[in-house]
Amino acid sequence: MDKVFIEALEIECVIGIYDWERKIRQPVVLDIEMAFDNTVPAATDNIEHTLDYKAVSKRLIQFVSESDFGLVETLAERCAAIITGEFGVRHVRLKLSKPGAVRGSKAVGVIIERGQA
Ligand SMILES: Nc1nc2c(c(=O)[nH]1)N=C([C@H](O)[C@@H](O)CO)CN2
Repeated sequence: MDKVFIEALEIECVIGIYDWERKIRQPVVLDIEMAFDNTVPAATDNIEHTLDYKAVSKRLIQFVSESDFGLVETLAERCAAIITGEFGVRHVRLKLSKPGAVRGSKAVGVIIERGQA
C-alpha cells in the first residue's frame, strides 16, 4: 500500500506527569505514516483526490498545541484517532518523541500502529 507521510512535525504543548511539567510547554515531535492509494491523485493531478498532508498537519497542530495530557501514550492514541476517524485513513503508524525528557537521550516516546495493516 502507498503511504503519505509527515516527518518531524514539532509542536509545543503541556505534557508530562510531574508537577513542574504541568507549568511549562514542551516540544513533542510527530513522525507519521498513513496508508493511502496515491494512484488516483497521481492520475488526476488533483489535490481533492489526495490525503492532504497539510490538512492533517494543521489539524494535529491545533489539537496537540491545545492538549495537556500526562502520558505520551495518551497523546499518541488521540492523534491516531483523529487521523483514522476524521481523515478516513485505514492504517497509521505514529511515532511521538519527547526530546530532552531523559538526560543523555536524544528523545524518548512511543510508536503505535492503528487500523488494518
Ligand atoms: N512510558 C512513559 N514513560 C514516562 C512518561 C510517559 O509519558 N510515558 N512520562 C514521564 C515523564 O513525564 C517524563 O517525560 C519527564 O521527564 C516519565 N516516563
